[in-house]
Amino acid sequence: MKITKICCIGAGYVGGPTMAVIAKKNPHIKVTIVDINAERIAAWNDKDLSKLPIYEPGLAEIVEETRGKNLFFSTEIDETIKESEMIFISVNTPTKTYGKGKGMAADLKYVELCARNIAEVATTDKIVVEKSTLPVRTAQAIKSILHNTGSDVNFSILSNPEFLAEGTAVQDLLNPDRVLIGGESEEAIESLANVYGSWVSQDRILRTNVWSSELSKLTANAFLAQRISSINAISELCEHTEANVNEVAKAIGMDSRIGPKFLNASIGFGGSCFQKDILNLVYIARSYNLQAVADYWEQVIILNDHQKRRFSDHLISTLYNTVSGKKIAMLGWAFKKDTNDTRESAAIYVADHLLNEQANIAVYDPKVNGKKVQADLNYLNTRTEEENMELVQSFNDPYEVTNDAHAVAIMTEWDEFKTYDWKKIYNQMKKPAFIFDGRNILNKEEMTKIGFEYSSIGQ
Ligand SMILES: NC(=O)c1ccc[n+]([C@@H]2O[C@H](COP(=O)([O-])OP(=O)(O)OC[C@H]3O[C@@H](n4cnc5c(N)ncnc54)[C@H](O)[C@@H]3O)[C@@H](O)[C@H]2O)c1
Ligand SMILES: O=c1ccn([C@@H]2O[C@H](COP(=O)(O)OP(=O)(O)O[C@H]3O[C@H](CO)[C@@H](O)[C@H](O)[C@H]3O)[C@@H](O)[C@H]2O)c(=O)[nH]1
Repeated sequence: MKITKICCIGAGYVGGPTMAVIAKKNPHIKVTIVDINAERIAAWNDKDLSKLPIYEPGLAEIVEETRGKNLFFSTEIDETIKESEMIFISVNTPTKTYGKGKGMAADLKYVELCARNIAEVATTDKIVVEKSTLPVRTAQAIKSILHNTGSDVNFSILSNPEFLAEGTAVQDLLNPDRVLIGGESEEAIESLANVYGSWVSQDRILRTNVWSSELSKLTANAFLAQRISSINAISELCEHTEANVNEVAKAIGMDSRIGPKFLNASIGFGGSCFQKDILNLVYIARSYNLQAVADYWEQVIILNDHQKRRFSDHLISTLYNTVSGKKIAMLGWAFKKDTNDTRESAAIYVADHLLNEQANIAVYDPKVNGKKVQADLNYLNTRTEEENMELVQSFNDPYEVTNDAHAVAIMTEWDEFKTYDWKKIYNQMKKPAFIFDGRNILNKEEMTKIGFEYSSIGQ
């Protein structure tokens, strides 16, 4: 099928950047991103590019180049579905918070709504592309909805999971390790392969069956997260043995079978994907009665929770077993650098734990505002909104946030944290001045020389 118009349902962290790059590389295709969230669409259409709803290095430039030419953001969902030959479903698939599978399974209600919406309004043949991360065999459900409309419209369903990481989304999209397309119809697969073929070489476009494609996405995230839990487990052992986790990571990473990437010990992984996708994998394994498989992957999450908890426990015990009434300055709130996304950020859980001990939390993140910090804490429902408001303050300046603090906790690895005048920060903090470097980004010797009581992960 010749593709002249693409619709993407879901203007989020995946839909936005992915479609912007597709539009940039395919000027002959009209790409429209639709969303039920009118506020989000308005932000995507804002003339002031600093107001785009998503911060990703390089994204604003691509939006500026393509928006209004062949990239559009709209709330006209039905119209856009109708006119497009290819429809991407890129809506959220969070962990279920109710009913069967609560806390484990992926909530597919948004995906199903999209399928029903497409089924209802389509009058011409469509290629429907699953871009959201979905449990293996979801395409079956989508197929069943689309094929039972009673009309003679023909739907081809493809699975095309997204592997971009936030903070590097544009780079990952421009230069992907691979593009994965799972499907039955060769014609539909090649139509999508042609869209990517505008900038991705064919040998990097992998064609598989639908089920392998769906399962590969969950598996990739499980393997990546497992590496972090593995190095974090070793970091705890390092702290008891005077081994240094950075040295261990370097030594093992030079083994070409292991490789050097994704071996940074940390306060634990965050982000909207790893935990959700592993829980989903565990749920699927249990639903097939594969207990050993489920238990194996569940351990990745258990270790991650342990890592977050032991970071705050260590902070509390180092501050003479009490943080009550003490100002703890948190540098970073996003789940990693170069993004404004805070979903499942370790900072939220560490802050919550410290707040239970009556700490006063002061937060500075270059891309996250105080409103978001409050919303993240309120979402946990641990205490009242008023209490969170009283105990947690956000600042726009790294020197203000650290002023008079008992301790600094580094939660996100933003590059700018390394460039601060740490001597100045030391001078204005309460003494002894503590740094808890949850990302191992500062130099221990330099910090100790300034006078800080410095501790990091696995050193
Ligand atoms: N965030 C990532 O880095 C990443 C990477 C790879 C894959 N994924 C997967 O991609 C999917 C989307 O993730 P995201 O981070 O972009 O989510 P997101 O929450 O940022 O965006 C999803 C958007 O879909 C919209 N939406 C929901 N239901 C809708 C409907 N029926 N009609 C129209 N719009 C609707 C929401 O309003 C929201 O704006 C998820 O399945 C996720 O697991 C995410
Ligand atoms: O060595 C490392 C690498 C990462 N992290 C942490 O792990 C989390 C996830 O980081 P990353 O994977 O870089 O970002 P995501 O945007 O969550 O991307 C992951 O999740 C996406 C959503 O499914 C996938 O598309 C990507 O391939 C996959 O990397 C963050 O909190 C990082 O700080 C570490 O602690 N140590």
